Amino acid sequence: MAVYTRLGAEEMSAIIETFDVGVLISAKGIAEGVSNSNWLIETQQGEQARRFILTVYESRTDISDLPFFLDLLDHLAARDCPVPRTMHDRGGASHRFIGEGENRKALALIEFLPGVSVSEPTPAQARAVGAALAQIHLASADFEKSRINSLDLPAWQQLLGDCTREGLESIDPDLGALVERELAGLAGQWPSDLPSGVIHADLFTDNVLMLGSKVTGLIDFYFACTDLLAYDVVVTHAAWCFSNDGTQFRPELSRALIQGYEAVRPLSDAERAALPILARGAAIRFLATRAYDWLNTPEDALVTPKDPMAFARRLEFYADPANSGIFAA
Ligand SMILES: Nc1ncnc2c1ncn2[C@@H]1O[C@H](COP(=O)(O)OP(=O)(O)O)[C@@H](O)[C@H]1O
Ligand SMILES: N[C@@H](CCOP(=O)(O)O)C(=O)O
Repeated sequence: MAVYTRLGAEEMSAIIETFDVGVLISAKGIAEGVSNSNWLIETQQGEQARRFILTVYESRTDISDLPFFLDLLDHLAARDCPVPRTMHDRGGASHRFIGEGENRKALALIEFLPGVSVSEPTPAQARAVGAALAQIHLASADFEKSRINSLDLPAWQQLLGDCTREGLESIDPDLGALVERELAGLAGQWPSDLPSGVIHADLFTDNVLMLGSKVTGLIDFYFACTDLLAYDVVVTHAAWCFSNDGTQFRPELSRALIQGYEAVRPLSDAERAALPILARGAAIRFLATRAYDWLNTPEDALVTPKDPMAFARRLEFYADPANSGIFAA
């Protein structure tokens, strides 16, 4: 469930009226997603029926980052990437505010894109996602804004430290030792001299809309930042190339994803050599946020925390020397 903010019909109509998109016909809360409140908006503009996504940003999104996220969408859409455009209001602003004081929140109206998120990807779909990821990497090369990755190695160390060894071992008896070993290993080996640029940083299946094997939408750019492009490849690899619970690696999806990426943007030898260590980082990044949420989400919260062990298993897989060849050309 992800509608945290209540908006009455009159308030919703008044919000839509501030954009030049026609008259509000319907507004339906969207259940998917966990971070922000989203509605599917239908309007009528003359003869044209139009659809949009209205997002009200909740506490997890830093409002000062919105110009980066929303301008990035416009930049990529203008370069034919499959991302939704931001609808600017009548005054030209990409986002507006509702409420006052503590209840003040930002909102944006985003183009609706067709498609569904797949749960059992095929190699053709993995190939298409790899290609779409490379397309945004190339298309954002001349994007003038940048954003520091707030979920980098020091942040994983902090989050996992906050979990405490005891907390991690309450999730799984072996998790504390795994985390300690891997964090120590990553700290000495993390590359810094690889090509960097704008990365999506969270391209899970639920953030890709598809029709058949075609990518119709890359969405949810709210972790996008400036970091190593090859790191984005392995985040996507970790998200797409395993069974949900992380117990099964899918080599055919792995090959297809990397081939699709390289058909658009070939990896350098240095990037390819770094993929195994970057993949361990990607696995620990999602293990860190999931373990933190697992231990800190109140029992009566609206959202169910995601399973950290699904990424502990991926981490063990990537760290196993027997699997070091999975990224070989
Ligand atoms: N531009 C869009 N076009 C179509 N559907 C979208 C679009 N943006 C979001 N959605 C729908 O809204 C859901 C939640 O959006 P998302 O940005 O992933 O929210 P959250 O950041 O809260 O996870 C998505 O799973 C998708 O169903
Ligand atoms: N992809 C992350 C969760 C991020 O949440 P989102 O709803 O904003 O995509 C994970 O699986 O841990």
